[in-house]
Amino acid sequence: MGDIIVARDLFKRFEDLTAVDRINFHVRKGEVFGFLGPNGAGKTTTMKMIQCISPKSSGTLQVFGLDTDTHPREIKNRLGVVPQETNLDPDFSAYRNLLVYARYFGIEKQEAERRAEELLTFMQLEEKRDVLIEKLSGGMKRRLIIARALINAPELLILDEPTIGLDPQARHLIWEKLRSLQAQGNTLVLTTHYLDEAERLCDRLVIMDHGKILVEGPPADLIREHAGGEVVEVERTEKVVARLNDLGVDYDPAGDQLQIFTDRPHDVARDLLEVCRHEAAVTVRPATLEDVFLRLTGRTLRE
Ligand SMILES: Nc1ncnc2c1ncn2[C@@H]1O[C@H](COP(=O)(O)OP(=O)(O)OP(=O)(O)O)[C@@H](O)[C@H]1O
Repeated sequence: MGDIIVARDLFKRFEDLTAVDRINFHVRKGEVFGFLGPNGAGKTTTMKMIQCISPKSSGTLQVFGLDTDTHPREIKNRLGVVPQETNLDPDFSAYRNLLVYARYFGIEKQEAERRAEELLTFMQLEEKRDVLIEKLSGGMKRRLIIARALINAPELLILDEPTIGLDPQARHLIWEKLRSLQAQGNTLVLTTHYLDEAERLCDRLVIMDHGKILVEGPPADLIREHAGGEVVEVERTEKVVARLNDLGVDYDPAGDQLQIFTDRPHDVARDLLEVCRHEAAVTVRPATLEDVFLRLTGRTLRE
């Protein structure tokens, strides 16, 4: 037990397009669980099924032990949702946006006011309390949407690309807030196509591509299992490629650079330096989730 979400053979079709292709996953209470994948992988569609706003085509999906088909109301009441788009009400101040949202959950006025003030402070928006939405920066709007998602004290927070389009400073502040929410015992599910975000925030994650889950696990385990500890990078030349084929090591070309996966990175790097007569740079760097994705799909996640 302790599972907040359980999906089995979860499947979603839009007419002749399969968006989510029989996926299995479970999210445990108190963890940050991530869905990582390129655009169109099926992440948002999966989030919408969890939120009970898009019905599954087949399979089973339980949230809080309840079936999403038969108990959407109960589930929605216990969820907080941060959608990908900024859908704040432009006619209201930051504070009013929170109060109006609280009404959807039937939260009593005084309690709603207390929570709104508390959440504005938590999200470092207290000075923007009475400011209209259009006067807020992108990062502030995102923080306000997160505050709004917390107004009903949800047991599970769902975030679809929480830092999309934000500058590094704004992203770091949001990461800090999400980490402190986790430290308070919240369960978070997020989608992202940012590798650093996934690596920093997620206890466990799945990598999705074309509606399927390719792998699942803690980021560090996935990196170790699928990309080795370190990756050798070298400029692609005919000689280098020929030598790699002789050595029988696994490599993946990304542009003009070759990414080489081997359990003997330093030996291979030394060998390649000789092949290049020390004229080209051969580097050994720590493996990342990007390498995992590259190795699994032959493509990069960067846009
Ligand atoms: N309402 C819809 N009708 C038809 N096709 C849809 C609909 N919603 C999503 N799709 C398709 O389903 C597939 C998965 O889309 P989805 O939005 O879940 O991907 P994603 O991984 O979240 O990508 P993104 O990061 O762009 O949101 C895509 O091919 C998309 O075009």
